[in-house]
Amino acid sequence: MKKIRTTVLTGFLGAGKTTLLNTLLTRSAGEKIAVIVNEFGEVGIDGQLVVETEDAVIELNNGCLCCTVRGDLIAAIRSLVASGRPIDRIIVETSGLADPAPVIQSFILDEVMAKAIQLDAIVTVVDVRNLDLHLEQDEAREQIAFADVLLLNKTDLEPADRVAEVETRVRALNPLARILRTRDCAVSPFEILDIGAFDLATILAIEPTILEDHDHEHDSTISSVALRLDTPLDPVAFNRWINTLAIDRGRDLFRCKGVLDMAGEARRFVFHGVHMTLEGRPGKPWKPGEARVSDIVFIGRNLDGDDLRRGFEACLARQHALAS
Ligand SMILES: Nc1nc2c(ncn2[C@@H]2O[C@H](COP(=O)(O)OP(=O)(O)OP(=O)(O)O)[C@@H](O)[C@H]2O)c(=O)[nH]1
Repeated sequence: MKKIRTTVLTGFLGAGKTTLLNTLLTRSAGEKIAVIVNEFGEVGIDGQLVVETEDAVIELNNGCLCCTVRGDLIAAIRSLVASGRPIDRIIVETSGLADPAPVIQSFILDEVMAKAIQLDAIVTVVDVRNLDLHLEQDEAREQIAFADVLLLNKTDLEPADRVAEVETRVRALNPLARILRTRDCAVSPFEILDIGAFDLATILAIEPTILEDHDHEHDSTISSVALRLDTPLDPVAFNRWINTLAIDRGRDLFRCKGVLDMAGEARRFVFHGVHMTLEGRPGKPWKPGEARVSDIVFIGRNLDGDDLRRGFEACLARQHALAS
């Protein structure tokens, strides 16, 4: 049986993994690619942000592939293999908090996966603007150490000498990986896919106990808060609130992202926050008769869920209509 080539995309929260996934899907049109996306929060936003593809997009939410939903990854891949459908490759996007070691372990130790899957490469996206903050987390260091290819991404946000500094720091954590500098993860699929870079011997040199079973524990101060509202938001109020949050709490607020229903808009508003950097743009149009909801997820340190809920609810358009 021909093995299915599989690429694992990793990198800390907000580094650009979904951007890379979309680049690869768009530039590999014609291939049958099964995608597995994993998010730490209970509400998956990434599933809505992956470009339209005819092939399977499997969402594994509410936990990390390295621990709570690790069994789900194995089950998802086993069922893809058992389905017998033609698949040229699988791309797995791990959550930004995933430790890659247990994920790699699953590919090697699970009998079905080992027989059916050829792990091609671990590709790690690095956020050059926020690397210093991210390296405070063990997971970010592990993601860099285990990479076969490292994308130093968001080079547009930092001067060249800072990017060079980041490269030196990253190189110290991983002397062997191929390093590419990118903006919006703009790479050719040839540089990432079918490169045959994964090598168990190298991984064992980094982590001799990788094939032994150990529980992975995340920093317990980091959590996620998912909020949903089913009435439209006031765009000005939302902007004011989210900007204030980013200024006041940006260091601890690793990531927020949302797909929002703004009053009077025919299209979704897709919103991203990575520490203090905020970005929003129109998304897919709402279909006639479709239930319009706003989903937002926060991932960070010492989050106050009640306070976030109150702040989000204060952005409801009807409150502002009443006030004016
Ligand atoms: N300025 C700039 N922004 C970027 C670049 N690459 C990605 N972004 C933005 O960074 C934000 C996060 O990108 P994603 O691709 O969603 O990051 P991610 O790693 O998938 O995020 P999580 O899945 O939440 O961990 C989005 O607002 C992107 O548009 C880049 O090279 N430059």
